[in-house]
Amino acid sequence: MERLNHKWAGEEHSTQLLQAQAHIWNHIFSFINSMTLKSAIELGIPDIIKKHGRPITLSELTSALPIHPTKIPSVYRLMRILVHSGIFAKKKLTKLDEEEGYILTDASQLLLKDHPFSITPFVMAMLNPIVTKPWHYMNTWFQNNDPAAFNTAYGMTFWDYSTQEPSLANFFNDAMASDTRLVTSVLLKECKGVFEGLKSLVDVGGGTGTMAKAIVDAFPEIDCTVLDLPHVVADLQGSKNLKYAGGDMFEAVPPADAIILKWILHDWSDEDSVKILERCKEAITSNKKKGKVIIIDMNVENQKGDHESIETQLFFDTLMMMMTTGKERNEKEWAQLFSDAGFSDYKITPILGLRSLIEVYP
Ligand SMILES: C[S@@+](CC[C@H](N)C(=O)[O-])C[C@H]1O[C@@H](n2cnc3c(N)ncnc32)[C@H](O)[C@@H]1O
Ligand SMILES: O=c1cc(-c2ccc(O)cc2)oc2c(O)c(O)ccc12
Repeated sequence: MERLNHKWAGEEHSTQLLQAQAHIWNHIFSFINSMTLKSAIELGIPDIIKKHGRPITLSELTSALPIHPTKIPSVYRLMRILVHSGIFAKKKLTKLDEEEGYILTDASQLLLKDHPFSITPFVMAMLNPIVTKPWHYMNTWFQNNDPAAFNTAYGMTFWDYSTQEPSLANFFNDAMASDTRLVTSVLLKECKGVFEGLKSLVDVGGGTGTMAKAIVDAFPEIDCTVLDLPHVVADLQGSKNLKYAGGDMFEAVPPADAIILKWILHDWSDEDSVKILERCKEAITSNKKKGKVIIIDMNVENQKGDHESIETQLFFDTLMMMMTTGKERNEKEWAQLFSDAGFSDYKITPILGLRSLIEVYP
């Protein structure tokens, strides 16, 4: 056997060696956090806990679950890892009681089916096998010239695949809409001023119109248009001050005082993003003071984040690398895009958690 002629060969380094092994093990099995979360949602555990109305014991939980009797002992193990990862918590049934039951955390409140900001459609979309398959093609993609690993896995773009597999389009649009409900509520609460004085707005790549509907409800004086690909908006009904327009943001954007781009530019390369921004600039009808592009996207590497927030931003950047030609950008990269597209100024407000509100002025 080859002798270990290495800095870890000495006894004093055994701890380091074992820690290194444990670190890699943790990386290998990180997907178990995703899969146990998905399983809990599919079993309906968050809603069962909510419906119970007080801490639910293991036996109460197992009897409410749609599972085979042989799997009852496994529920304890599923819940133990989900408590460890902060999805659920445990609480004593009463102050005097020693027995504990499971309760929801702030995170699992967002998994409830009827929560207005339920994140469940996003979880289920991102963990759908159609979306996870490209991860197995990462290195094939590194060694070919496909624009995204999605193309390597399926031989076509995400959007072409969505048109032939409507389930992908449906769960993707539902996932985006669920995120937009949460973001829009924060935006309208914390940054209402952003929309004040505007008479018209176009939500470019606005999907099924979740953000536009909330904006016209809050500001009935604003005429809002949702521009998206023709197949996305084909069957959608507008209202008095909400219109849907099928089109291509690389060709033209309808004229308006302001343009919204939520989770659009992170899908696209710098070259494509500049083209989209140029079309937006051409569309701005209002004078310099009011006219603007309102971007909701991440501003990474702004050094304020804790370890988990930075990791999540890096997850998104890698997701964009695998699914699209885009990326998450730092302030220098944003500034370069704005200048290349002919804008004169911008303001970044880090008000949306891991994302920022970025206002860009012509
Ligand atoms: C990541 S989703 C974001 C949706 C929405 N803005 C949100 O955050 O919920 C990207 C959107 O861009 C739309 N899209 C893609 N290519 C487009 C194009 N060339 N012109 C207009 N919309 C496009 C997609 O259909 C999709 O609705
Ligand atoms: O999973 C996705 C995929 C996209 C996507 C794919 C292909 C395109 O040409 C554009 C976008 O975008 C996503 C996205 O913006 C997001 O925030 C999460 C997931 C995905």
